[in-house]
Amino acid sequence: MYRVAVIKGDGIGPEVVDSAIRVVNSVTDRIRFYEFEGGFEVFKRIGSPISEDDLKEIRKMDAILFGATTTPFNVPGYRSLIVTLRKELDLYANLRIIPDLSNGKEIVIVRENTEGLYARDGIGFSDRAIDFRIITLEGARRIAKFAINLAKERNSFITFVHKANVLKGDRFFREIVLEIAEREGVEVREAIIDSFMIKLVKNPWDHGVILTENMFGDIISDLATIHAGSIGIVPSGNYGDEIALFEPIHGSAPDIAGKGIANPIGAILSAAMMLDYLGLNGKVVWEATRRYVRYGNLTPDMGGTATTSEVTKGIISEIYSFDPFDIDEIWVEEIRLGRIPLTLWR
Ligand SMILES: O=C(O)CC[C@H](C(=O)O)[C@@H](O)C(=O)O
Ligand SMILES: [Mn+2]
Repeated sequence: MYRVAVIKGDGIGPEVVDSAIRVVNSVTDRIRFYEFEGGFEVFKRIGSPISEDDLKEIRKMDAILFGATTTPFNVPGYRSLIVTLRKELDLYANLRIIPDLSNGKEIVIVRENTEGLYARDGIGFSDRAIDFRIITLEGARRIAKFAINLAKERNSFITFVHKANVLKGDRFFREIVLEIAEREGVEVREAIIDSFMIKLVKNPWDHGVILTENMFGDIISDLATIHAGSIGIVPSGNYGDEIALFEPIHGSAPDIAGKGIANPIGAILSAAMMLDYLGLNGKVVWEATRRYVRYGNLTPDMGGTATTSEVTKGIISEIYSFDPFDIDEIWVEEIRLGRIPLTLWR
């Protein structure tokens, strides 16, 4: 049995996480979910976006499923819950997969997730404010290795996106990436962030595994979603050496919260990435989602009139429609071992 911490957050977070859990429960009965509270409401009560006790419990889990939280500007002492979790749990690799669900193409972004401009809070004075962009040897090495391993797995190359022509930190980062990639025999192409954005708009699919600093990755990944049809379908995995957190990259969208029209696909595909991380069968969720998107009625952000629940049910019915032998042997093995209730197949 796997134990998964669930932090639904606010806005549309609870709606899309509930959808993701329903889909996961239609694929396996080997996960137990434990809900934790976090975000601005908790901060108002205890002065931190999540309690130390809850963090201690979460560290003991196998994975985390996260929805979305609203982060107010200019509240003294408040720090984004997701940014806090990335730092506290040392989730240093943020893998964002921007899919074209109609043809299986993907833009793959590896965003360093604990350093760069997020390494520490800035400082303010009456006449200026200073932010710090910190790249450490250890931080650069581990994210480079993560991206290089991923490129090897995908038989691909790295596009290292930086601003080394201006930033000392990126010159330091670049040396480390090039040295490790050469040792590992992985090709590195380079792009300067400003001109890369033009390439990303005009020619999105041929960049292999994009590797970049934290803030650049934040910006690149949102722009890349224009090629996915909606930011609402984009999943991500925040990986550390001890645990990983899976979340859609969209925000809390308070303007549509409670209307039942939030796109659940980003959260569902994030849960699929979580299933793969746990050694379960995320591939089936990806395939069922692709099949549904091909003909199904989608939520308004993708031009459809469907509700969150209708899209969720549509994907689940695709999962139930699979012939067990259409899918990879892992699931068939699960059935043979009786670990997936055969009711799935009636
Ligand atoms: O505002 C928040 O709490 C989330 C910010 C967060 C970020 O990485 O800056 C979000 O934009 C993201 O891409 O995960
Ligand atoms: Mn962002």
